[in-house]
Amino acid sequence: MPDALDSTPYDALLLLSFGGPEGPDDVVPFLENVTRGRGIPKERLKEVGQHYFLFGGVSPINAQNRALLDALRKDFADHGLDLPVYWGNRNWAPYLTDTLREMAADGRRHVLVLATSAYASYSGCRQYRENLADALGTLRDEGVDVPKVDKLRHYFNHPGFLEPMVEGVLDSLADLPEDVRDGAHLAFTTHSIPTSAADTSGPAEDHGDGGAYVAQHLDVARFVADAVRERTGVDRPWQLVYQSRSGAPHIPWLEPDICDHLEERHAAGVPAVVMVPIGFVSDHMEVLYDLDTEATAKAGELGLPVRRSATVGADPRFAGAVRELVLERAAAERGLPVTPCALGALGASHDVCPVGCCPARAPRPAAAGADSPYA
Ligand SMILES: CC1=C(CCC(=O)O)c2cc3nc(cc4[nH]c(cc5[nH]c(cc1n2)c(C)c5CCC(=O)O)c(CCC(=O)O)c4C)C(CCC(=O)O)=C3C
Ligand SMILES: [Fe+2]
Repeated sequence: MPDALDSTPYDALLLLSFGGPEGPDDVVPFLENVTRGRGIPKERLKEVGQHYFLFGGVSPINAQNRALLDALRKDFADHGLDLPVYWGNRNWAPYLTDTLREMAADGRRHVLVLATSAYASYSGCRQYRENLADALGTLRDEGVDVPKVDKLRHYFNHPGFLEPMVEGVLDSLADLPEDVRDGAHLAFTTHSIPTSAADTSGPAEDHGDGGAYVAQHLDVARFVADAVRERTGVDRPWQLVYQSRSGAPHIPWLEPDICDHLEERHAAGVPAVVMVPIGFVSDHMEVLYDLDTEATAKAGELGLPVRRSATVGADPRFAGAVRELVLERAAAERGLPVTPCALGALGASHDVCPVGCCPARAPRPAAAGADSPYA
């Protein structure tokens, strides 16, 4: 038996995710939950509904989260970390509010949250913090003595997140026909967001255009491209591109789109492209539809060989990274000196989102940050 690891003051970990439909009847109510008050055009919703129906109305995200829960519980048990792990979602069962109610009933008093988004941005960070504030508010109104809630820092540059990605690209390259392998370019992809949301993402530091969202993705892309070059001895051009744009067409979102990028690379005579979905923690519908279905069909029309590299998912190295992040944060909360683990050029991100971090268009209470109304 390994020596017991100390995660005090925390007495539980909460995996906080997006949620997704688990059958055809779930699709429309799920989309209504996602888009409540968000002004997404009806046409776009119909289209996205079709993406889900194409896969029997089942999003892959819940199965991915169940696998991650198993991986986390196994890793914690193997390493002597006695910390229960719960799961709650923003948009589908198990709903966050229900999970937090259960946690309170189980006597959990100080909860650490792992969100399934590795980067800064309103959609990937503050919106989850708003969901936490909503859930805590609901429970407080019910008379529940709510636990204290903190959120783990952005983990985009943790070795346990980066290493499986590097390996995924190597596997994809190996899977390409030999005659196009060395000439292949790397297209790192992430979720497009409005440029206004990107520019204001993260704390108000000087990250330039695109804010912390673009800076963090560029840091990951550069790190992975460098590691792949070192391990293959081939220097491959790379670019950060975007996918899954929604919203009204007149509002600027991050570009170029992956499909336009593939067209442009093909026209420039590039023999193959590996699409690397660095923006997604697991195989979400965005990966299965926008990359594996739409972009792959586009490449097929062009006659351009493409591969899509694996997401991190429930990789044991990622589970280990979560354990390290938990222990690091717990030690910091206990006032011990810690050297946060991070690769790349940006360094470890803040533990606690400062006031105004990743602002919403319409300000709402957000928990687990310096501006939380729940101490
Ligand atoms: C940055 C980002 C992430 C990554 C961070 C994170 O993981 O949290 C993410 C994840 C996800 N987004 C998802 C699904 C959807 N996102 C939508 C809409 C939007 N996403 C946005 C951004 C992001 N989204 C934005 C700016 C919008 C526009 C409207 C708004 O400002 O809210 C819509 C509405 C239809 C549409 O417009 O496409 C759907 C259905 C799913 C589940 C997939 C599955 O089922 O596997 C996941 C993991
Ligand atoms: Fe989304």
